[in-house]
Parts: sequence; C-alpha cells; structure tokens
Amino acid sequence: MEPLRGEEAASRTSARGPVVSRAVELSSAPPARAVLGGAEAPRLYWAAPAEATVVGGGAATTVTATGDDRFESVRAAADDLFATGDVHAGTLAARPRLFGGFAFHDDHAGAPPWVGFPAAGFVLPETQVTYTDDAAWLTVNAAGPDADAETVERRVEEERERLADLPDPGPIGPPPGVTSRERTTSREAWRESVTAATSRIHAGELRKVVLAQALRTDLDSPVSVPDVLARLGETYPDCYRFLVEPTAGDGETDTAGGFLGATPERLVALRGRTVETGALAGTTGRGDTPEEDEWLARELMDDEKNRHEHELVADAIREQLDPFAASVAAGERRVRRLATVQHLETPITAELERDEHVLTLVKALHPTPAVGGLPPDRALETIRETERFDRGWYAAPVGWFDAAGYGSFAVALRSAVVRDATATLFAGVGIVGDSDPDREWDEVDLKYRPMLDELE
Ligand SMILES: C=C(O[C@@H]1C=C(C(=O)O)C=C[C@H]1O)C(=O)O
Repeated sequence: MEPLRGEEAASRTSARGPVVSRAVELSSAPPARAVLGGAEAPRLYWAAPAEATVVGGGAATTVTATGDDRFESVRAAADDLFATGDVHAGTLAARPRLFGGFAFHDDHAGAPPWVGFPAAGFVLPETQVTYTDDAAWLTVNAAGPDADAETVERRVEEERERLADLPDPGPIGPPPGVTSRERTTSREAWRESVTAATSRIHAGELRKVVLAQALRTDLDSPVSVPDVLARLGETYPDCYRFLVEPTAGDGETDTAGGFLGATPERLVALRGRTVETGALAGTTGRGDTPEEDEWLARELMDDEKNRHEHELVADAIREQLDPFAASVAAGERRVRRLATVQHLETPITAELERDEHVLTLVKALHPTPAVGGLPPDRALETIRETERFDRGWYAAPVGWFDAAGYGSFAVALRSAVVRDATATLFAGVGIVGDSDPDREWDEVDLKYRPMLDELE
C-alpha cells in the first residue's frame, strides 16, 4: 500500500481487475503458525469465533483510501475490482476476500508508529490458506489485466507443494522480553483528563467518552508474530485474533510493521441479510479463585456505573442499526469472562430490510460509544483534544469482506503495532459521570495485559 498522509486530498487507489482466483482443498492442514512463518509480506491472519481461520501472504492487489468517505471509497474500489472475475473457489470460505481495516479518525495522520498505515487499507492476498472446521483450502489470487488462469493454476500447484514441505516450526518460543517502556500519559495528566471529562459530563456537554493511552516498549529481540498469534489463540480462543501488515510502498515487500491483537469485540458480521453485532462495555478484573470471580461478575452485573456505561452503548447500536433493519433483537445482558478481564455484553442481531454491503454497516456503527462516546461528535472532539498520541487503527474496524459484500469486522482492541524490536500497545476506558481516575488507570493496565503478556 502507498503511504497516504492525512493532509492529502481524499483519494482512493482503484485496484484493477479482473480477479483470477483458484482454490483447492489440501489433503492435510499445514499448521497455521508454519504457514504464517513462511508467508510473504504483507502477511495477514484472521481467526474469529465460529469463522474460518485465514492466513494470507503477498498482495495480488491493494485498495487504499483516505478521508471521511474512506468506507464508500473502499467499497467502490472493491466493486470495480470484483466486477469482472474468473473465480473458482469450490467452497464459500475459500473465496477471494479483501482483508484490512480503517483508521479510527477521519483525518488519520499516520504519525509513528502508524507510518505507512493508510486511513483505509485492504489487501487481496496472493495466497490464502483457509481453515474450516473439517478442511483446509488453498486459494491463489491474481488481479489486473495481466492476470491469467494458467499462471494462477501453476501457482496453485507450486504453493501446494511448498505447503506440504513446510518445515516443522518447533515449539513456540518465549516472549522477547521488554527492556524499556514509556507511557504516553503520566498519572497526573490522566487524572486531569479524566476529571475534565467528568466535569463536562456533569455540565451536560457529554454523556460518555472513551479515553485511551499508548505504551511504547523496546524489546530484547524482534517479536515472532506467528508465535504471538499462536499463544493468543490458546489464551483468548473466543476473541478475534488478527494481523495486518500494510506494505511501506508500491511494489515493496518491506512492511510498515504489523498491527495485531486479540480483541473480544465484534463490530459487525453480515451474511445474507443477517447482521450480528453486540455491545461490550463495562469492565472488572478476574478473581484469584472461582468464588472471587463469581463475586466480581455479580458486582459488575449490579454496578450502577457499569450498567449505565453499558446501556449507553447497547442503545446507540440499536439506534444505529435501525435505519437498515426490518427487525433488531437484543439478547440478555451477560458477563463475558476473558483470561484477564470480565465485561458486560449484550448480543444484538438484526435482519436487514434490503441487501446491504457490510461496509455500509461498518460506517454506520463506527465508532460505537464503546470506543468513542456520546454524543459522538463531542466525544470525538474530546478524544482529539485530550489524547497526546495517534490512535491510528486502534479501536477501529479490522476484518474482511468478499465480492458479495458479506464480511466480518472486529473492533481492534487489546492490540499493538510491532516493528523490529519495538511494540506500541493501546488501551482505553469508558468515562462516565462517576468514573474515578485511579480505578480507570488500573483498568487501562488490565487491558494492556493480553499483548504485554506476549512481550515480557
Ligand atoms: C477501549 C477498550 O475497551 C472497550 C471499553 C470497555 C470499558 O470501558 O469497559 C470495555 C470493552 C471495550 O468496549 C480497550 O480495550 O482499549
């Protein structure tokens, strides 16, 4: 992907079709960690609850866009790309898909560590290995006027052989170790920001705002991304685990670094006219014993502040879906227990009135008040005035979509940008009227844990 800067006029690169794509079922499933380890840049990884896992390598083509219309621009470019095609997938899961994401803010500047990350960037992988419940598939994609079926079919055979001969990656290595760390926000500055936000809330200017921090770390050695993702899969099997690696420049294989994480939060999934989303907001820790865990979970369910924080999110999501939906249904509020935290969660489903592209829903929902706030414009203004670092793609939509406009997007939380022997982690908390700065500080620390545990 080209490095696009915020100051450039809104633009898009129109990836050129046609797409030529062939898929074959593999006789045995190569370990995802080995496939990722041997993949060409830009690499990608996507593993989500009740979805096929995908490992990608190389870029058959990329789609990038800037500005507040970046969602529509990506969709238009993808529609052009997929308009003509010669696609033989064999199964739904092995169809060619565009993987990538968006910057949180409309005016994404791409400040470090986000240099090379466009405001919107998607990759059609050259090779895509898809793991369904009972099979593994290899898809090879090519795009552009020179793409031809014969070459793609030859590449399928070459890749099939390469995958069959992949070396055993051996045991997962230990985390690299952290040599230094630097928070973007001091405790003093945090207290001031949270107090300023709660004052605005009491004054009636704001109802909720999500404030975040970044943590820059130097490591003993570069991160092994395949190892990190493998371990995150063991610790957070119910979370969305992702890796995206925008390339630093056209035709270059060097990437701008990798953005990866294990987020519990689904933004939206669309298949046919069925939409799945949910509210995830309100947080407490884990106990040392099952009894303590239960006690914390009950306290979270009953706590006035957390319930209020959560209900604002659930109500807003229902309202944001309403214009598109023939029906919207919210499930029972429940506690979602993860290895490091517990959250309040309300599953929400909808049936659409007419066919929609998943990116239309992504635009309508992003940012939910779980990562932005209410009212949305004032919350975003408060975030911009308060935060002293670039959110980049943190807390923004990351995921995939296909030619039919079906897709799945998560909210990129519990995440970090890694490059060489550095990692920058991000975490935020919802601030409402009775938020206490020190408790919120501790919650930020809890939300660093999934990534920090992989580094130190
Ligand atoms: C903003 C983050 O998490 C979000 C905020 C939550 C909260 O304030 O309780 C809970 C889950 C997420 O919606 C993060 O992990 O960085």
